[in-house]
Parts: sequence; C-alpha cells; structure tokens
Amino acid sequence: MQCGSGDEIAGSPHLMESIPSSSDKKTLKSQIHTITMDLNSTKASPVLTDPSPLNKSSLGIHSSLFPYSQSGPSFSTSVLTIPRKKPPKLDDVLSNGWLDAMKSSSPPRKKILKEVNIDVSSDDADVTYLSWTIKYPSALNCFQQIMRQARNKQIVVFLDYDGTLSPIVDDPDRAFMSNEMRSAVQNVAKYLPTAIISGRSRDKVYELVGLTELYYAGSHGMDIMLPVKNTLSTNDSNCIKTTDQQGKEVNLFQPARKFLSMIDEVFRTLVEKTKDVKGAKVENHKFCASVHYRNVDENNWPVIAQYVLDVLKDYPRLRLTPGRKVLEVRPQIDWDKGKAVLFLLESLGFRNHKSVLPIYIGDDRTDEDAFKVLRGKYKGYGILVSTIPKESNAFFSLRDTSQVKKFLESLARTAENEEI
Ligand SMILES: O=P(O)(O)OC[C@H]1O[C@H](O[C@H]2O[C@H](CO)[C@@H](O)[C@H](O)[C@H]2O)[C@H](O)[C@@H](O)[C@@H]1O
Repeated sequence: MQCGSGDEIAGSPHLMESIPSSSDKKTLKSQIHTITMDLNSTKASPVLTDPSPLNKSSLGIHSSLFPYSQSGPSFSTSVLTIPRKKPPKLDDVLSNGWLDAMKSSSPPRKKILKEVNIDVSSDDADVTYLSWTIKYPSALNCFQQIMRQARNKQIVVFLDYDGTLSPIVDDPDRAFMSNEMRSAVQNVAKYLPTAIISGRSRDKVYELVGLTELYYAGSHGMDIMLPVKNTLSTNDSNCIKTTDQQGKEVNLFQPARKFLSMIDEVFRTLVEKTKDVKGAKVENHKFCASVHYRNVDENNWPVIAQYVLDVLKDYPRLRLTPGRKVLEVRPQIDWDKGKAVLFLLESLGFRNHKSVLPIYIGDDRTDEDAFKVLRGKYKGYGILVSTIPKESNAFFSLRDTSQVKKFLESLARTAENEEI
C-alpha cells in the first residue's frame, strides 16, 4: 500500500484515491463496504472513541464534573474483595463514567472487535485496521511525502516514551527501551533537534532513555530542562537555574512548581489508600501522581477509581486524567504536552513556524494535546502509535514500537544523507 505519489499529504482529498494500489483498491473498497454494513447493523463503530467522562477536546476531566452526583446506578459490593477497609461508595465512579473510561483504556484489540460484534478473525481485524489507515495513513508508507513537506524546513522531533519507544508492559519499572531503539533515537538526535515528552518524572525518563543529546520534558511537560542559552524567559518565576547530570548549567521550566508538596502529599495518601488493593501501584512523578490498575483484578477497578476520587475531593486544585490502565492526578493548570511542545519550539529558537516541521510520535490520550497543537500554525505532523483503530488528532499512524524504530531509522538516514 502506498501513501500516494504526488506532493499532497494526508488529509487532502486526494489521499483516499492515492492510498491503495489499483489492484488492492477494489478489494479494499468492497471489504470496507462490508464492514460498514456490518457496523450499521450493529450500530457500533470499530473506532475507539473516548467515553465519558473524557471531554474529547480537552481529554481531561474538568472540576466542573465535581461535586459528584449521588444518583448513579447502584453497584453490588459483593464482588469486591478489599480486606480490612470499608468499601467506598461507588456512586462517583459509576455516575461520572470513570469505570467505562477505565475499561476502555488500552483494551486488547480482540476485545474491542468482539464488543462491536465484528467477527474476530485476524483477516477482518486487518481489514478494519487497513480501513482506519485511510484516515490515519501509515507514516512509513508516507515517508517520502513527509520528507517532501520537510524540504527547506527544520524538522524537530518530539517523542513520547511509554508505548512509543518502549512497548507497554505490566510493570512500569520494567518498561525498558531496546538498544536498537536507543541507537535509532540517538542517530536522529545527531541531525535533528529531538525531545522526549513523557508523563513520567523527568529524572525517571532520562534514566530510561540515557541519552544526553536530547531535550527532556517530564510530568506531561510540567518539568522541562533546557540549556541556559535557549531558555525563553529566565525571570519567569516558573524558571529556575540548576545543573544537569553532567554538571552543566541548565534552566528548568516548571509551571506547576507550587504544587510540588501537594502532589507529594497526595502521592503518599494514595499509596496508603490503595495498599490493600492487590496489584495497585502508585508512582510519584514529581508534578503528577499515577495510580496503575493494569495488574488489579477488574472487579476492583471501581474501588481504585473511587479511592482516587475520594482523595481528590480534598484537593480541588488537582484533576484526574486517564491513561493506559492508569489514573493520573495532576494540577489544574493550563499546561499539557501540547503547551510543552510550543514552549520547546519557541525556547529552542524555532519560532518561525514557516521554516519548521515538528513531528510528534505518541500513543496515549495525553499525546492528543500535542497532536492538536501541531495541526495549528506549525502545520506539523502527529503520528499515533496504535495497533487498534481509534479517533485521534494525529495525521499519521504507526502500528507499534517496531514501526516507530523503522520510521526513526529512515529519518536519521535521510537526514544523514542531507536529503532534508
Ligand atoms: O507519556 P508517557 O511517556 O507515555 O508515559 C505515560 C505513562 O507511562 C507509564 O505507564 C504506562 O506504561 C507502563 C509500562 O509499559 C504500563 O505498565 C502502564 O499500564 C501504562 O499506563 C508510566 O508508568 C506512567 O506513570 C506514565 O504516566
């Protein structure tokens, strides 16, 4: 399958026509037609959309959803097996749709297709995926077109970590990237400014990536390290001078600085609250805290959600956002990965949007903020990493981390040969 042969890029009306080779086209069209018919009959879509309580535009829950309604359906507590503690009231979780959001986060592909009544044979799944790539074409298939758009422009690369550079695994402490992936990132960074923007703490993601030549933003962009000469405004109270791991003077931009002790307190409360829930894990990411439920029995997910919501009631200046089998508690500030991308571009001197092509690769809901920003004045490209069809603000797609590696390798090769 090709992206197209002209200079038009994805999203243009020409794309639909240019994707499949002519022999594939008929078959694909008829397969898509069949799927559409199937879906019409089941009134469902194979494309994952964010269920309530997520607001699709902000991808976060707003404080306006609190205080919680007490009117949700009742929930049988007989399935709950939390020892010693009185089970929490589950109304908040159910009435605000948090349970649905938790269930839909990172579901296995087979489960999704089954839920929408699609026969889960791998052929059908492939066709569903293929039809989705009409809207979100493969960044590998479209590589030449992307490079054409980059002509006479500076490419700036942004990379998410979990699910993008390292595959999703059960234990967040064991989400290591392969040496091959590390080399691919390192080679890209030799030629193109490259930044990692992660939900993890900056220190943690630096420890996992281990490359000094990159820029790092941790805590969903709320902790950005920059060389002193680059920083936008050093008299901003959110900006402090420090030294990096090599003893070099750097600036830290931390727009949620005043939440530091609050997050630490919430982290400790969450650890205490969830300590009896088997499989629950809480991480402190400095400016946000993550409550993982990937390894928690599904019957106990409502309990986890309710514990988190209960803790949040005492902290109206914090909000909750869902990630991949994780609930993230973060400050209610107007800052996200999208804002961090703009801040980095401007701080690093790439203010002239006409001469820069930012590319952002990510897999998570929090990356959607960055994808959306790139669609703005920079006209950059968001690339969603996903094995399953889902709605996104991204322009392109890659199926998994191995495709991310291939894309980065091609990018480094092209930059090395000065073809961009
Ligand atoms: O922005 P990212 O770099 O993608 O970080 C997002 C979250 O990633 C980690 O959790 C996710 O990956 C884990 C390891 O594969 C997996 O076990 C977990 O279920 C996923 O949610 C990290 O632990 C979180 O704190 C980050 O917020």
